[in-house]
Amino acid sequence: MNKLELSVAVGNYDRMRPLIDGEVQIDGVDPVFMLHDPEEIFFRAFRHADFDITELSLSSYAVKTAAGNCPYIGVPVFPSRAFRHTSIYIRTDRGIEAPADLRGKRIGVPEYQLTANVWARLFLEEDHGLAPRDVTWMRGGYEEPGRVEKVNLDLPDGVRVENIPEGETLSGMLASGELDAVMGPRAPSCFERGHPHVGYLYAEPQRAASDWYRRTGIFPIMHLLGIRKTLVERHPWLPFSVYKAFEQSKARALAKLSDTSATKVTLPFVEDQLRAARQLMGDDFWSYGFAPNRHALARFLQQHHDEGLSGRRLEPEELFHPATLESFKI
Ligand SMILES: O=C(O)c1ccc(O)c(O)c1
Repeated sequence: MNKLELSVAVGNYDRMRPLIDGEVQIDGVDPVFMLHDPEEIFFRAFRHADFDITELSLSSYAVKTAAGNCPYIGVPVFPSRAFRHTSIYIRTDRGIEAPADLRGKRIGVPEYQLTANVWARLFLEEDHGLAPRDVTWMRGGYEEPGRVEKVNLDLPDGVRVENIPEGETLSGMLASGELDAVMGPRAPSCFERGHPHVGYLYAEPQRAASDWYRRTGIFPIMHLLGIRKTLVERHPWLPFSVYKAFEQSKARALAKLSDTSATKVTLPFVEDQLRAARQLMGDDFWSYGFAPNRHALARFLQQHHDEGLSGRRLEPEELFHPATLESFKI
């Protein structure tokens, strides 16, 4: 039997490199890697099902899975995880001293349903009592006008989501003061350029995130991996093969990262960051697999449903192919 030639769309992350470089194989698969940013992968995957194996937004995947129209089935590989306390950028010249001061403000979002925004709304609500109905959500592209919500939403009454004016961008409107804040997975360019009146909501985001982790035990999951359902129907061995290979690839990447005799990433203080992450979160700080992540997924799915993004409350088990919910032991 020839290997299956499959397109694999993922970000160019250290944990993918052993696969991309051919150090790790996917049993039975001859992969054709396509390395792109999340915006491109997710737009093409959710609008056109362009790829055979693909990184997916957890939120968009949950929207479509609850609606029963997702072309992909998940595998518990989590290519992106992030504490999102760095994801809220504010105007610093209008009295926003604490998260609760966002009440009544206009917050820009590239899309309402993005995973980063679901997690950020979760901690704003849980820790500061700020509910989605308490602000006006202004939707549009960070840097390019005309961005649309890529999956269909049916939001509850009272949640105000408006599109920003034609030709405008979130970064432009935050810089000019027409927005009070921007929430999303990327920093707007006005923040990166050091705009004098734009800053983080959380002045010390790492401290806020560590505190949240100590209380919840959750390292937020942003992305999962999906496989085209029609392929899995024909090749039931595929989901576990994919899971195994991505797990092996991450293990190799972590081994390389841990060898700090000459650091593998171009960043000072990596040894200290690694030690701090292990102290806070344990050695398996970026786990793949179902069991260690069930708690985080259940919390996310509850919030997702509470926000009206998933029409029914999904169980974590429903997100993944059954063959990837458990593993053999020797
Ligand atoms: O869909 C997006 O815009 C997008 C961008 C970057 C990310 O890391 C992400 O999770 C989503």
